[in-house]
Amino acid sequence: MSFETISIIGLGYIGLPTAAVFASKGKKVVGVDINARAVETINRGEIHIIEPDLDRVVHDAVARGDLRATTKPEAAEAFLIAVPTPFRDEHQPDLRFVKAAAESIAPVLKKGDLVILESTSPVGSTEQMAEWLAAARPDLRFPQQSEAPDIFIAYCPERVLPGQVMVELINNDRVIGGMSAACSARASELYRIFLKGECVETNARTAEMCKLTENSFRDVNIAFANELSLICADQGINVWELIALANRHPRVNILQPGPGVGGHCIAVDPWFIVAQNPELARLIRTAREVNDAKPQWVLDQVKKALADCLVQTGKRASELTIACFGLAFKPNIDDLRESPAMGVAQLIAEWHSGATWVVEPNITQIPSALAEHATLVACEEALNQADLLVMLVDHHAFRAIDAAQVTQSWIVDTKGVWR
Ligand SMILES: NC(=O)C1=CN([C@@H]2O[C@H](COP(=O)(O)OP(=O)(O)OC[C@H]3O[C@@H](n4cnc5c(N)ncnc54)[C@H](O)[C@@H]3O)[C@@H](O)[C@H]2O)C=CC1
Ligand SMILES: CC(=O)N[C@@H]1[C@@H](OP(=O)(O)OP(=O)(O)OC[C@H]2O[C@@H](n3ccc(=O)[nH]c3=O)[C@H](O)[C@@H]2O)O[C@H](C(=O)O)[C@@H](O)[C@@H]1O
Repeated sequence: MSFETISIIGLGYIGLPTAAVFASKGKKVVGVDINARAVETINRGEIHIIEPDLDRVVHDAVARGDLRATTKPEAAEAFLIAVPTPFRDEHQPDLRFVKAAAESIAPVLKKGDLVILESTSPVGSTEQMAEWLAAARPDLRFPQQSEAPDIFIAYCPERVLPGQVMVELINNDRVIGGMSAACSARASELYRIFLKGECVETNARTAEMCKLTENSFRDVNIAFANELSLICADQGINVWELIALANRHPRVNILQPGPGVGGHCIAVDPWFIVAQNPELARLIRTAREVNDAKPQWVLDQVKKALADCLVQTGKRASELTIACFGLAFKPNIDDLRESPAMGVAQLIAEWHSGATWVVEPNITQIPSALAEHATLVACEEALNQADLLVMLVDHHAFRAIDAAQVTQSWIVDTKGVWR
């Protein structure tokens, strides 16, 4: 049975590009979001998030009538759920959005439909979602109840890199975790509509764990680099040179240290493993703790540098200006959510009695969290007038700064830009 209409539940950073890509293949796509403003924006052919090339694909799909958005689910042959999966207190996964999304589509489900969970979720979530659906629709048979179900269910995680979503969405291999082999086969059929990468089939629990594993792998490796940066600072060794040298070994590939780990995935997903296996996930938990502790360590380095600056210049702290370079959660984007650079800038601004400046070429307004204690200034102004420079994000614009322009004696460089 072919997929005439595909419904995407949750039109954010993952759902909207996915909806647009299906529509670009001529499928009728109905996007559903509880955010009425996002729905209106999309129906105007515009986008409410920032991702290269997404605007054009959405605009064309809406103009052709292949993509439209609504706040209320409608009948379709396939439903793909891409709603948030944050954690609550104590780093416990919060599946409330998944439950609400599942319950919202339950009334429109019919025999033969496919439901895919794409949200990054703890192991067992797909089975849990199937239970919620079964409770809402006792008239239908679900995979946990029957080998010949009315509804096919799979977990298919997303692994696109923000900033490269439109390319990776199509080219990355995709893990397909059906609740049965027939569910996997049906889900693979759906993704093959646009996928150039391979569909690799497994079961739902393995697919759930696979997604968590990928992001935990990266978190652990970044934690290794961050821990090295602490040790090197203590030993008087340049960590950037050290890593470059160690990476000359054919089987060593160390990642880069920084002010901490941000974004809404790598800093979140490993906790899902820890929450389910607190006694066993010792390395994964420690990696999270190492990365989460980095902003405070950076503040301590700034305090030391400022203390030295006070001694050398004979000035009072209130007379000195600290300039933070970068606020985004990683280079060359404008996304400040869960950004360790923002965290460091806030810590500095709240502690320092003098002026705190921030330089962020990708934004035009100081974020409200910083507005009270810091000022957004141009790069030149900070280079010419600040006393202490703190490099937090290695944007291209910062790497392009001529070394001769950086004359300050007091620099805290978390990204190795001003070695
Ligand atoms: N952003 C990323 O780079 C990646 C995200 N993921 C995962 O994908 C999932 C979605 O993430 P994003 O798209 O970034 O989140 P997002 O916050 O950008 O978008 C989620 C959307 O779902 C909507 N929503 C919430 N509850 C709803 C409901 N009951 N019905 C309909 N819409 C609802 C929200 O209004 C929002 O527009 C998360 O589990 C995330 O961990 C996975 C890989 C990459
Ligand atoms: C395993 C993996 O690479 N996962 C990707 C990741 O996207 P995200 O943009 O969050 O990852 P990222 O580029 O590693 O950045 C995360 C954070 O880690 C920091 N970071 C990254 C690499 C590094 O060497 N050092 C470092 O400090 C970044 O500055 C940022 O603060 O998480 C995404 C997700 O799950 O949302 C996932 O789809 C992406 O493929």
